[in-house]
Amino acid sequence: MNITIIGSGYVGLVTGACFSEMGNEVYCVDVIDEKIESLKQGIIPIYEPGLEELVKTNYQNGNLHFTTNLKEALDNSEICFIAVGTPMGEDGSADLQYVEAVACEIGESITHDMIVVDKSTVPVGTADKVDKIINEELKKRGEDYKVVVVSNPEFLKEGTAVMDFMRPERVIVGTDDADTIEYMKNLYEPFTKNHERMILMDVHSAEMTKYASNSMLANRISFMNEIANICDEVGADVDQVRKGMGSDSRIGHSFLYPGCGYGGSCFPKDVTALIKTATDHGYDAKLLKSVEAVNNEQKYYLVNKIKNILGDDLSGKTFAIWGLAFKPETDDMREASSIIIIRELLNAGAKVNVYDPKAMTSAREFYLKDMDINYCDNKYEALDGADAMVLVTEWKEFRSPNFNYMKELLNNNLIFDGRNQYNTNFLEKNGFEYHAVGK
Ligand SMILES: NC(=O)c1ccc[n+]([C@@H]2O[C@H](COP(=O)([O-])OP(=O)(O)OC[C@H]3O[C@@H](n4cnc5c(N)ncnc54)[C@H](O)[C@@H]3O)[C@@H](O)[C@H]2O)c1
Ligand SMILES: O=c1ccn([C@@H]2O[C@H](COP(=O)(O)OP(=O)(O)O[C@H]3O[C@H](CO)[C@@H](O)[C@H](O)[C@H]3O)[C@@H](O)[C@H]2O)c(=O)[nH]1
Repeated sequence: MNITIIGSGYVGLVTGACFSEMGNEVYCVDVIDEKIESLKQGIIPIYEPGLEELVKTNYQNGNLHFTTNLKEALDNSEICFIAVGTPMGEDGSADLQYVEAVACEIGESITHDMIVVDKSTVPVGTADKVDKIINEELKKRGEDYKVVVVSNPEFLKEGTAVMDFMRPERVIVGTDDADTIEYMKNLYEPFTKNHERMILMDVHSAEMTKYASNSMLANRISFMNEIANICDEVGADVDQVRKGMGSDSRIGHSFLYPGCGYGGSCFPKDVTALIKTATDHGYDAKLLKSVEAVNNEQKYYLVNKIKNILGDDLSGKTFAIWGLAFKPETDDMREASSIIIIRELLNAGAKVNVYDPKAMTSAREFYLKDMDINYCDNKYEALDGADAMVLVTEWKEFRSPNFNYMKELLNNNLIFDGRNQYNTNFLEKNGFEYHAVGK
């Protein structure tokens, strides 16, 4: 099949690479020239395990193309995927300017019938809007091609994006057009083979499923963070509570890990957007507002704990931050808890050393660029002369560090763990003062 993917970010690039891996002819389009040029040279603008190899191989095989010329790509395709960003707008709603601009370009460019698939996360009613924009543009041109707009939200997670796309737990397809359903079934067949993993539904329900899923996951995290905060007060251990709860099959073990708040490019903006959608329709989404409020406060959890122990004035103290990315296995720092934690430590007069295996460049050049911090080459360098280690992202290389060496490097054997990675008894026996979340 011949496919155009519009937007070559986390979702577009992974989608394009995975479809091309299955033998399809794929055209990845982006408006950023430098991005397209570096992709042609095999330079991947993001860190995502397994992606570089997939992109290089399929580009070299000639079935994955990169271009800024949307019209040319569409001329060669019978289907196109919209995978551009839908960031949080000023009023909390999803900003649809990029999606709408793409819809306009599709209407201006196509020269034959087209299936248009919305893969970006968009509010209910967006497919109708995209359909309207495309048809208005076609009308201006005096053309009358058949355009079917499908909702096919993406559920991949950063850090495991390629695996998630290759082996999806479900593929949601929202359309009532019989030919398009057939086409989508064939397209996804290699990824869902032998399993009934494609769920067909109407387009509005498909759009809503994405927001409902992300909000449910965010809800679980905020719920556990609240339980952790109560554990702190009553003297219980949230990790034991979590294991006890998760063993009930109705609850399950996933996404029950408390910590210093959820971040990333999806949960924060998608929960806010669903609250806004509800409000616009006259419904007060009280539960979702609480999910958001708990998360916003949780990002201050570690700093509050540090201040409770060391005092509000942290001048003269140095903290070693382990982990900057919003989760392990990515260089993405969008809405990362580290940003708030570091800012608050600096505001309290502290010095901050940081280390992350992959996010140092994005931190230095963008997310922490205005902050006066010390970038370190490895996790131990960050500890040298520091008063405490603060674990923010649970990268594998932080799980079993050399604790004896850590004691030599740290001024005080103090650990604040925002992801509950270590064993309290072990650390206390080895002379550390250890503070985790909800213990
Ligand atoms: N990142 C994730 O893990 C993830 C997972 C599932 C769904 N989503 C959703 O997918 C969408 C894309 O997210 P992302 O993280 O890949 O975004 P991103 O910011 O990484 O990538 C978007 C890309 O679209 C390009 N673009 C913008 N306008 C364009 C245009 N007119 N033509 C061609 N390219 C254009 C940008 O230059 C950018 O490279 C969002 O709606 C997001 O909510 C993201
Ligand atoms: O038990 C948990 C699980 C996650 N997190 C945090 O939640 C955030 C998001 O993590 P994760 O969901 O693994 O990463 P994302 O890449 O943001 O993926 C989410 O957002 C994507 C974009 O919409 C969806 O496609 C995915 O299905 C959805 O999991 C991170 O800050 C994690 O630290 C926790 O605090 N506790």
